[in-house]
Amino acid sequence: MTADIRRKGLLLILSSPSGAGKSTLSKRLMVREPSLQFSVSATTRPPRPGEVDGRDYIFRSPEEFQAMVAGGEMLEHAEVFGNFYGSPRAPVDRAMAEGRDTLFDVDWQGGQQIRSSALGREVVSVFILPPSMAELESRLRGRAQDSDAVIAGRMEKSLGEISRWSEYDYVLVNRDIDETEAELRTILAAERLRRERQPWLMEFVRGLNAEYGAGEDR
Ligand SMILES: Nc1nc2c(ncn2[C@@H]2O[C@H](COP(=O)(O)OP(=O)(O)O)[C@@H](O)[C@H]2O)c(=O)[nH]1
Ligand SMILES: Nc1ncnc2c1ncn2[C@@H]1O[C@H](COP(=O)(O)OP(=O)(O)O)[C@@H](O)[C@H]1O
Repeated sequence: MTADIRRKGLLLILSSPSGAGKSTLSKRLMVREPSLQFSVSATTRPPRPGEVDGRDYIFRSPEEFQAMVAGGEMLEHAEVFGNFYGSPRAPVDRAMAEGRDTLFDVDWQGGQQIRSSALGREVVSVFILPPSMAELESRLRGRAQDSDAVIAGRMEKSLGEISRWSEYDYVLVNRDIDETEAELRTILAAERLRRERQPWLMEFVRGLNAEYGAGEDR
């Protein structure tokens, strides 16, 4: 009998204060790492210009969103900046079963919920910091997607989000986008390697025990 030594998919979580560069990094990672699956979140926030339903977000009314939560369809959900956001569970379960890795762009509350879920062992979490608060504000303004009031609200909330950095496995400062992308891909490569070796190691030790009768695994 040959054991299934394929690894499960890993769950790569990106969080940051709004404007630090998560969406940009996620999009770049999805181009460079085609085997990754992006977890498309459901949200009650209205679409921004250029955002496509089902690709960037699944745009839902508050009632529709609550029905998804009540039906147990969400792996996690949270209220962020006065809107609801959540990660649908079904695509994640499918990816895990296929050994595919999933990328999440969620806030710290989502990160905490996924980490403490049954899938928590498969989580690799990365917190993205801006180089400075002035640069964060300038990126929010430069994105030209939000009103002054929305930008002010996001700046106000950014310190609360930043205070969660130590809950994450890795912290990256997004100065140069190419460098940060390279660092993120290095983390992914190392974590994949670690996981790929684990099932193989278990098989190897089992084989040693069978051949040499070494007793218990150590
Ligand atoms: N908990 C949770 N947070 C999410 C989810 N999707 C997006 N977010 C977070 O919601 C916040 C606002 O996202 P968004 O409206 O796209 O604004 P942006 O981050 O400024 O581009 C960000 O911190 C996202 O990481 C989700 O499914 N669950
Ligand atoms: N390293 C960087 N240097 C300069 N501008 C950046 C960098 N990373 C992202 N940006 C820009 O900052 C703005 C906010 O980035 P975005 O990815 O939308 O942030 P988030 O998803 O974290 O809210 C965008 O206009 C993006 O092009």
